[in-house]
Amino acid sequence: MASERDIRARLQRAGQEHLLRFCAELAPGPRAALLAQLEPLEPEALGEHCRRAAAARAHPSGPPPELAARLRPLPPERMGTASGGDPQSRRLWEEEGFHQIALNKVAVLLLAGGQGTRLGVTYPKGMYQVGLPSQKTLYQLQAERIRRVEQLAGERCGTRCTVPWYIMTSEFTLGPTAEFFKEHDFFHLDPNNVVMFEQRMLPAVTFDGRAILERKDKVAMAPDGNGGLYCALADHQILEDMERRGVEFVHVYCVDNILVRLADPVFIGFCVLRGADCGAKVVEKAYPEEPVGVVCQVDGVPQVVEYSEISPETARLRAPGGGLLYNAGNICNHFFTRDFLQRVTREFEPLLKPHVAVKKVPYVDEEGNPVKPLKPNGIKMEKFVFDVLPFARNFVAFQVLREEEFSPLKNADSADRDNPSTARRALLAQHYRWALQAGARFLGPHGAQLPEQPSLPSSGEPAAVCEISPLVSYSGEGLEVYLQGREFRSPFILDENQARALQP
Ligand SMILES: CC(=O)N[C@H]1[C@@H](OP(=O)(O)OP(=O)(O)OC[C@H]2O[C@@H](n3ccc(=O)[nH]c3=O)[C@H](O)[C@@H]2O)O[C@H](CO)[C@@H](O)[C@@H]1O
Repeated sequence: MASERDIRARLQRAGQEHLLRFCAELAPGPRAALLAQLEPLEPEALGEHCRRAAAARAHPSGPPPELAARLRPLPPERMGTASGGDPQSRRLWEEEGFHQIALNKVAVLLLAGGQGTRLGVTYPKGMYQVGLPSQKTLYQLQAERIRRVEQLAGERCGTRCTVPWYIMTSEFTLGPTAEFFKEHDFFHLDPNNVVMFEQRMLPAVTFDGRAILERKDKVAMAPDGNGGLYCALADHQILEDMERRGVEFVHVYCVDNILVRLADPVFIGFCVLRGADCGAKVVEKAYPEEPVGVVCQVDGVPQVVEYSEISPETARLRAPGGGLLYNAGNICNHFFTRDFLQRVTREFEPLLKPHVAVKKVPYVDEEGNPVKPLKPNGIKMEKFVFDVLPFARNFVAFQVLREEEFSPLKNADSADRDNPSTARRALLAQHYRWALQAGARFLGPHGAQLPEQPSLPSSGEPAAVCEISPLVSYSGEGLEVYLQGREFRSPFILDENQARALQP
């Protein structure tokens, strides 16, 4: 551990000596904690970070004025579709995806370092449960989908295979996530195949370029954005771990989409057969202001323009057919080859430009009193996971159906959209549709047959409550054998035990 003097000298070089202004009055414990927090901050990098943050803030916020003229929708030859295309291609993609999974060449990588501020919970979002009959959390649903896709690939190809699960956490989420997985016995996955690693943190900075002290003994730090992935991959030798396991293709996804298809064979197969090094799943945007990035081209180069960086006028533009011109909504599901990730970590990461978020950051004033600001006072700098798209040699986008694959949990129930109720409904509506398609009928509490409603408005509750364990079906497959021509009383949970009981 460096001495206080060394650390003070380093901070001086970075122009950030004020971070030690209460150090002398701290008890030994808090003082050691503060010094430990400051020690890893490289003076040059810290100084540069603070200068860049202040400079970025000095430019007018909001979308760059010239952006609209440089934007174009993604050309059709870069797009594939899971639903509108011909079933034969879909089968081929799926077969290819399963084949690669069976060869142990596919991994999933979860971005789980975010703080879930909008949802308003103090624990990692993956530990949230939206009130399903089974009470499963997002992490459990994801773990079970991994187990099922391994099983399906294994059965199809007559082998046993593994889809390793890499989980990027942050200082906020690593401890509780690791604890939660242990408590739940890794949801019956082999712990050797669940690899957690931590992204870096960066200090929040005032508008005049000073790192913020949140308490006398603590610097205000925030994760460096989900594009912190690329530094974290290098910091923790994750690509080397992938190489040792023979992983060639990585499905990167965000934690909060309750319908996420981990290692989706159709998406993987599509990207592999198209020879892509980088891909993104998209859905049609639901409305112009929807907070999703748009996959498009800037100066002819594929890119995601984030919802915070597109102007409302551009977001509202219509195509000749009447739909939104920028309609390809990013759902934070990306495909990368390991080779591409290697190039990113070695060559391109330093070229990624951080994005600026101006936030209310609690701080201590000159007298050391804690202050909760009422107005934004601090700058957080973040990199975005999709900022590497322009470096891809062959980028493809893959459009999927929203009702089958996208219902994000962003907000608390007080918001109208993307909240625990909408996520729960989306999952239950999907499972109800799958059950009807497989020939099930549902009865109400008094035994009367319930009406069938195969298509529901997005806000509607399905006529019957039916939840299907991912261990029984990954994307609606194989349900006829349990459900065909049978009647079930709502609520109905089809888990592994129930499935065994129903097996002819
Ligand atoms: C930058 C980015 O990808 N934006 C996408 C993200 O937006 P959105 O703004 O919703 O992104 P979030 O802040 O929810 O973060 C997305 C994911 O990244 C993780 N995370 C975030 C910050 C961080 O430092 N570390 C970290 O791992 C979160 O835990 C989460 O799993 O999802 C939307 C779909 O739901 C997309 O339309 C947006 O284009």
